[in-house]
Amino acid sequence: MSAFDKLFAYVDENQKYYIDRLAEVVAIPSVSGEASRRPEVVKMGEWLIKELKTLGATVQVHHPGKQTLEGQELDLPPIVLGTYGTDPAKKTVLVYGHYDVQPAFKEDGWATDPWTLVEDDKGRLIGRGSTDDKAPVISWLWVIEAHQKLGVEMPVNLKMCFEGMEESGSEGLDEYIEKEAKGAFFGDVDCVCISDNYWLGSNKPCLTYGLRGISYFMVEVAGPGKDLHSGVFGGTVHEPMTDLFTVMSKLVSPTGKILIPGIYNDVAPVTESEDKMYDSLDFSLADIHSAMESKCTIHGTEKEALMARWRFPSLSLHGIEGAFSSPGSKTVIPAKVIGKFSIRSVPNMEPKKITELVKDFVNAEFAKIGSKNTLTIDCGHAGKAWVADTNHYNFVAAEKAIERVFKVKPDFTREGGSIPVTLTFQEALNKNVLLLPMGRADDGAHSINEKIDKTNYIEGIKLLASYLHEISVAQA
Ligand SMILES: C[C@H](N)C(=O)N[C@@H](Cc1c[nH]cn1)C(=O)O
Ligand SMILES: [Zn+2]
Ligand SMILES: [Zn+2]
Repeated sequence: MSAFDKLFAYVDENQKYYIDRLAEVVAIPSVSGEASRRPEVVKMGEWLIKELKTLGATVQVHHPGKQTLEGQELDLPPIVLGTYGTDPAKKTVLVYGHYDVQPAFKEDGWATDPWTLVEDDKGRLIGRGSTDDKAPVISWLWVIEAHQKLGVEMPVNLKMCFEGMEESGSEGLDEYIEKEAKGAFFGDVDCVCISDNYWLGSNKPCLTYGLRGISYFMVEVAGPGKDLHSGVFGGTVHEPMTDLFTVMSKLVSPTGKILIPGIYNDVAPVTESEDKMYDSLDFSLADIHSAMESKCTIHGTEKEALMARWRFPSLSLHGIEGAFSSPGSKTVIPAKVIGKFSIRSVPNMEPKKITELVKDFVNAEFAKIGSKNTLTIDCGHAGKAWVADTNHYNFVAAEKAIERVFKVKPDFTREGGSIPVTLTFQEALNKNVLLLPMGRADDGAHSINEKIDKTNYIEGIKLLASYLHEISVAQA
């Protein structure tokens, strides 16, 4: 029996164990964006530290400092660094993942409690963080464990970097990597693998070589000293919400065109070969429709839709803090509101320039209103777009691993989302970075009823193990 056969059989036999362990971590509501959940994020980091130590990995913990969130000074969650194997004859693979998750409330429309992993009759494992990014993160541990239980030697030295702030701008991580790039942990890395994105559809695995960047903005409008009765003050005050709506409505057209002058100036032109590449992808608009459970797409063709997601910037309005949003009909004029929106950026766009253009535009639009309220705008966090060289053994090894596990050749995709640290690894370590997704396009990351299919999780563990074996024999 080959090492692959043994590993695959072992993973199949232990499916229930893997699902139970996923349930254990989904039950830790490690939401990085909510101050009250910070102890849970730390608890999740500690869970990983304990598991890594149990597996015999060497663990270093970096505390990146403090942040202010919701008016509170909080410790940033630990960056957990695990090392398993230091054999100079083997390649060293760095894997990254995040153990924080997006917020989730049953009232948002979840069919089940977001923090209780539920397996439905279609084999979907539903719970916040199931696909983004808890199943992929813990799967690296299961790969080590399976090798140990079977007495099969790990084919590479594995370095693991797990953070608890990815969903909130990865505060503290870039600085740490840049400072430690030549140090003992990152200095001997040969290549990097991140499993934190999704297949293009629901059937075919893919390898991902590009991500968009993100610049996240908060625009605050304040005026009255307190919330007011609209019957008493309506018509007599400059209402912060009206000002905010006026400004926010100028940012983007209903068909997705960003209306901020100059924002498209730096977008890298689409090359002829790139344009052709879209024609060969195994993808249909139905994949997007099924992922979003509706047909309200802007574009009429697959190519236009994918280019809009991967290749061009977009601006999304996310919400308004301080606005009345409960059921019922409270007749209030909120005294202060904070609008949240973000721009997904693409190659050649610089966060500094994006921020300048956005601030100038928002301030100019606010000035046109002639309001006596005050407006302030800040960029909360920003990261640049990333594109990798796919002509590298890292991608070749991953392609072979996919063929071994799924018996198909993968699509090569880009992704509309952002993982800012990807570019930092590529530039600071000067190493190839690969994105090797585990979940499907319709997993509902960041949405209600987030899930990972049982097959994606189980085959995903096999995929990560196979990838490390293919790396070990790849021609550098
Ligand atoms: C693709 C990855 N799994 C992800 O969800 N990334 C987030 C990162 C982020 C940035 N600001 C807030 N979250 C994303 O693309 O939204
Ligand atoms: Zn996410
Ligand atoms: Zn993620």
